Amino acid sequence: MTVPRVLAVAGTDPTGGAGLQADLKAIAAHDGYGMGVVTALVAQNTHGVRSVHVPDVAFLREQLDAVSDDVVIDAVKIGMLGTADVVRTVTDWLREHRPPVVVVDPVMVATSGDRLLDEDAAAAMGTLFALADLVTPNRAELAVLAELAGAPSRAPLSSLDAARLVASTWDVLVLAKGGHDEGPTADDVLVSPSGSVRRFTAPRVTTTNTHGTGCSLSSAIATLAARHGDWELAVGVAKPWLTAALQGADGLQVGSGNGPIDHGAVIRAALPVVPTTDVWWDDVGSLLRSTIECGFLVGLRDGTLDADVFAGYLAQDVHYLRAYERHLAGLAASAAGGRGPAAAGTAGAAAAGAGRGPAAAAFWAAASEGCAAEARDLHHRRLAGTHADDPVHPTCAEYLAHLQRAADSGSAAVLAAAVLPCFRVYARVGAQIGTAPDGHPFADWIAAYGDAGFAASSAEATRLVEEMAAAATPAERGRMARAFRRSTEWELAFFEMPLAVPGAGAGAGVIAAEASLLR
Ligand SMILES: Nc1ncnc2c1ncn2[C@@H]1O[C@H](COP(=O)(O)OP(=O)(O)O)[C@@H](O)[C@H]1O
Ligand SMILES: Cc1ncc(COP(=O)(O)OP(=O)(O)O)c(N)n1
Repeated sequence: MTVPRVLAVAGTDPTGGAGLQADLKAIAAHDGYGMGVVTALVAQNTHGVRSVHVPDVAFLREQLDAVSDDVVIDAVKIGMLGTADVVRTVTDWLREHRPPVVVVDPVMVATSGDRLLDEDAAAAMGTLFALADLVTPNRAELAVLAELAGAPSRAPLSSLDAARLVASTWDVLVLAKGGHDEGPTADDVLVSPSGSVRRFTAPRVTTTNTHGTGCSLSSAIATLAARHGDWELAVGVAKPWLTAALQGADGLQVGSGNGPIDHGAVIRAALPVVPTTDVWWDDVGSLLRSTIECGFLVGLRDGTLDADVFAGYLAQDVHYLRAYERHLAGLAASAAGGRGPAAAGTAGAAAAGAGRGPAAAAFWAAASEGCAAEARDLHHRRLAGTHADDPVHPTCAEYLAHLQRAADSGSAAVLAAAVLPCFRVYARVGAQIGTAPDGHPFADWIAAYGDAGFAASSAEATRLVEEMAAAATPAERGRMARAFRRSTEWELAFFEMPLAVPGAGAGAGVIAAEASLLR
């Protein structure tokens, strides 16, 4: 089955709620390929129409021809036409290039009360309807069309009778929309030229954000009719989609007047939720591969690493852990509501209370104590008499300076993102290395990397950072992402450091533009 190629011929709405912009969203929401020919440029927003500019009809014809000369059109939806000249131009083009599905939404007056079709143009609509499969008037538009079809203006017909008259007059299906009716349901009635009727009912949504419902419904129907080849199926699928879009409308917060419906509501509900920290993790995929494959870890895994090189690495790890321990303690204090990186008070994650509370504080405090114990153990047990007095290597110093900048940023969320790679990279390395055979020179170290308890800590740290990212402002989330990426780069540099050629500056190449990190 090919993706339906659906052309919308319509006016514009720069706020994206109605007209061509809404048409394209509705077509995309139904897995169609949307195309657009502009009949009128409308300066409007959620409060109403400010002005309308109708380009020369010769140019309109050029747009229409540009599409039909090149693309097979499976369906066309016709919306705002504006003037009688535009109606005639579109009608002439349609006569020559009639696609298999033609839906006309006879846009005359916007809900705001603004006219979108000249009075003399309404009369010209009849010839267009005769070329259409389906016409979708709202209540007021149906009354005008019924009059055009000969209904007496002094004794208005019921909606159903008006729809029957319009349908039989122009031999077209009519969907009489009930959005402006009252009652607990919003019912649309599909009437055929022979007078048969099918009612489509939906709960009425309590919202003032209904801008563009008619445009969106007709485009959805056109797309679905092109796919299913059946009008009742098309309306039956479009109607609950529109109801869901109305139910999501208040959440959009677009404009302060009658806002748009949420065209993405149904699709969004079906999309998998991708945790932010997973997005960050994928972003550093190549760094992780380089880390796993670096000479130091390969030597550690196969036991060929020089013992003195390893001791030199551990000496730097002790320097690192002592600072890292302080940052974890800072996070614990901040989570407990005391002094810490969030105390400087940025809006965002910390202000929203994310990643805070006694459990979070206890986690960071325990991690900090674990670090301190690890540093002591390394210093006394593995380094005694060897590298115990090694100065801080520039790579280690730069990594720590990066963590310090994160701590000084005033955002606990940014610091939490900066400390996270140490958890995650080590847990990943542990999982990758697996277990060492008996007698392996680095067996105890490899066991520490692969410890299940450490993997669980890494998962908990990730969960807390995820919570903070969810509550952060977009700007803060961006700073978190950069802090995480930069720390992961430093993790690689740290592993490369022991075998780096002196003077080559391990990691210096990867860590350019560090200064821009927390701006
Ligand atoms: N508050 C609402 N709750 C549910 N459906 C609605 C609501 N308002 C409009 N609709 C539906 O939106 C579609 C457009 O209807 P309508 O508002 O009558 O047309 P128009 O947008 O052209 O004025 C119809 O399917 C109608 O039933
Ligand atoms: C350019 C343009 N076309 C049509 C409309 C009217 O949209 P409609 O879907 O009928 O919804 P309302 O906003 O009138 O309820 C428009 N405003 N602009």
